[in-house]
Amino acid sequence: MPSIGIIGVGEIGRAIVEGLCEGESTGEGTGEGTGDAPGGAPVIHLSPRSAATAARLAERYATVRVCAGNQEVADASDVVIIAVRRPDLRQALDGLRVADDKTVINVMAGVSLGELRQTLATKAALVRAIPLPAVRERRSVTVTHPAHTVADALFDRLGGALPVADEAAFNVLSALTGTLTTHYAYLATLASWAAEHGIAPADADSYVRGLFQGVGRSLGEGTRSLQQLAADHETPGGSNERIRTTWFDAANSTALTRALDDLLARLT
Ligand SMILES: NC(=O)C1=CN([C@@H]2O[C@H](COP(=O)(O)OP(=O)(O)OC[C@H]3O[C@@H](n4cnc5c(N)ncnc54)[C@H](OP(=O)(O)O)[C@@H]3O)[C@@H](O)[C@H]2O)C=CC1
Repeated sequence: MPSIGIIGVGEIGRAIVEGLCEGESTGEGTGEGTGDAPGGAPVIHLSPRSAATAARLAERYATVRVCAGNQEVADASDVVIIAVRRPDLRQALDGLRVADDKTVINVMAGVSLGELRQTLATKAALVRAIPLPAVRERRSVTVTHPAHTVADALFDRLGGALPVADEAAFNVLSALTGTLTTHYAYLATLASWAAEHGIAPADADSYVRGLFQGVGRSLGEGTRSLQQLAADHETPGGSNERIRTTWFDAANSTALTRALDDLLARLT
């Protein structure tokens, strides 16, 4: 396993560290492998900003250490993951030297390979990736571009890699990931509506969670198409058909696809 560097130890940087290290052996006989991600915990070098988070990770995992600066992360690691927010890109990367034999994984939404190549001025292999917080539990498939043996092997350990042929396809799948918090907000609206109609908020919350965990399980089976799943849950003239046709009507569906088109245009 190559050594990993992470510049930007926020939500997604932390999730990657946890996914790679939790329950893994350290090679020093101090841990037990889970069997889910064979190979033991990799050596991971963290950037020093977000000091409290980085320190907690280094305390928790024997193979994780905090570096003195971003340059030290790049120098010490075979694979450098860039996970800062776009507005922080220049401050984090300007002047950073990345040797040509390294692999750089760019997880920043909307930052193309061309832009990153120009910023870093390196001949190192550059790979884009869309890891999601569920990599923490090694349950998320990560879209990558271009296919790269080392990067794809890393994300295989975290739930799977889905390499796509070009950045256009990458951006389409990236736009889909922009719908996740809307989905949570939709569930929160359902729970609030039930609470406003007299259901105890905790009961409304847990009932909504249970309903949609069932949806998640059906999706996970992967045996029926999305259209078939919808049809199987719908009685003609029943409640589901009513909400689908009165709320998620053609206008609503068009508004959603327009919002996705607009997002895609921003990502391209
Ligand atoms: N969260 C998600 O689900 C996903 C996020 N992404 C992408 O990952 C990137 C990070 O997102 P996310 O983790 O949510 O954001 P966070 O804000 O949680 O994490 C970004 C981290 O970068 C740190 N940082 C800022 N400037 C520097 C610097 N100069 N050197 C080193 N570290 C720095 C920030 O520190 P401080 O807080 O002190 O500013 C923060 O800890 C974004 O570009 C996003 O598009 C991609 C896929 C999914």
